[in-house]
Amino acid sequence: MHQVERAIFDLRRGLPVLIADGDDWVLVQAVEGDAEAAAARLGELSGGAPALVLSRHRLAALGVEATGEAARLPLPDDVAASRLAALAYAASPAAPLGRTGLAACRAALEAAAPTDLAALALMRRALLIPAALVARVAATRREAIAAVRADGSLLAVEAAQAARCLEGTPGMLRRVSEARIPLADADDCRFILFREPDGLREHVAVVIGDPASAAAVPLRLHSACLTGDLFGSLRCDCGEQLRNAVAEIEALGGGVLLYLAQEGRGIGLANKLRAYTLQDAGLDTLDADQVLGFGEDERRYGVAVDMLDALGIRRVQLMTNNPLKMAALARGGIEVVERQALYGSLNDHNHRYLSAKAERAGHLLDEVFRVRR
Ligand SMILES: Nc1nc2c(ncn2[C@@H]2O[C@H](COP(=O)(O)OP(=O)(O)OP(=O)(O)O)[C@@H](O)[C@H]2O)c(=O)[nH]1
Ligand SMILES: [Zn+2]
Repeated sequence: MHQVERAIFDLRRGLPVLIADGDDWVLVQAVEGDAEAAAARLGELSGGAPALVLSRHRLAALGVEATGEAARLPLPDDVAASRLAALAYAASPAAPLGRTGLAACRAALEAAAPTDLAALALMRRALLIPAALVARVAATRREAIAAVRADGSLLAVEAAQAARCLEGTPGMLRRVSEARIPLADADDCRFILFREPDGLREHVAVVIGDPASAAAVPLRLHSACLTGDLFGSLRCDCGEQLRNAVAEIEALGGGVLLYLAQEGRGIGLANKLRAYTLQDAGLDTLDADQVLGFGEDERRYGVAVDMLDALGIRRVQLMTNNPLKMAALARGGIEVVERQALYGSLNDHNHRYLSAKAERAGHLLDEVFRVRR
């Protein structure tokens, strides 16, 4: 996996990487940044024609039903950066592309190769826009590419390994460090930090009191939200939920809050800010993520199960309104004895966000809206 982690860093820095699937060698670069220059450079380096790999979510936002998880769109030689951005993540791609442009794009789509799927997995793991500029290495350029690969200036990864970069393996987390941290709402508190093996994400278990003896441990799974948790953003209810959860766990005699590095439902802060701008232009929280190429919810909860295992917790009383969290814990072998609702308050800024979660994503928020009425 070592090369995969390095490749993620190179992609985030705007550098190309090579993905190999046997004899199929493909150069890959992120679509963020100077995409026009990137496409031109990929074409030059590879000797092949650049293409854009788009996720099925992005294709759906473009009005195209994909047969697989992604598809590849060959690009013309002189593709402009504005057109690349329009294809990869703009809110209304039809406008810059024109009607015939969009129809031509649809007709030109090709099935994604394993290297293309691997490229998208790397982009997701890197928290970049999940679209990739790709160019197949021509026979005439293989020797030159092999040389830059050998001298270390171009990183190469196996497609199969890269494709697995989003998957965790049970027991993978490393317990790194811990400390006593008294909180305003819970005096007896320990923060225990866990690190993923690739070192890219860290998650914190906040242990309040001594919950080990509880028949069912009061538990909150909280996905990071910098804007809400730290700054009290009114666009969501996260900050209040976080503080309410700590106070509630304390009132119940102790329990655990898992603070998970899953900013923006797993799409990362940069993309969440992009999604907010799309919401200001009229989209709801789910459609905005889809326009960027993401699914409704990109979170995986294997890390939470791992942390509970490490803490010796098997039965929980879960504080959530999100049925997916309950299902994920049950799948991981954790018995959810009871669900306890946990609300923030409704305001004019988060009303639409919470409505979309209730109406489109099945969050159990009836009580929040009843109180407001
Ligand atoms: N992509 C995206 N993420 C958002 C938006 N608003 C908030 N978030 C993120 O949504 C997540 C909310 O986390 P939680 O409160 O733990 O989860 P939840 O799914 O609301 O479920 P419960 O609070 O447990 O009922 C955080 O990661 C936020 O950063 C948004 O408009 N778009
Ligand atoms: Zn939030």
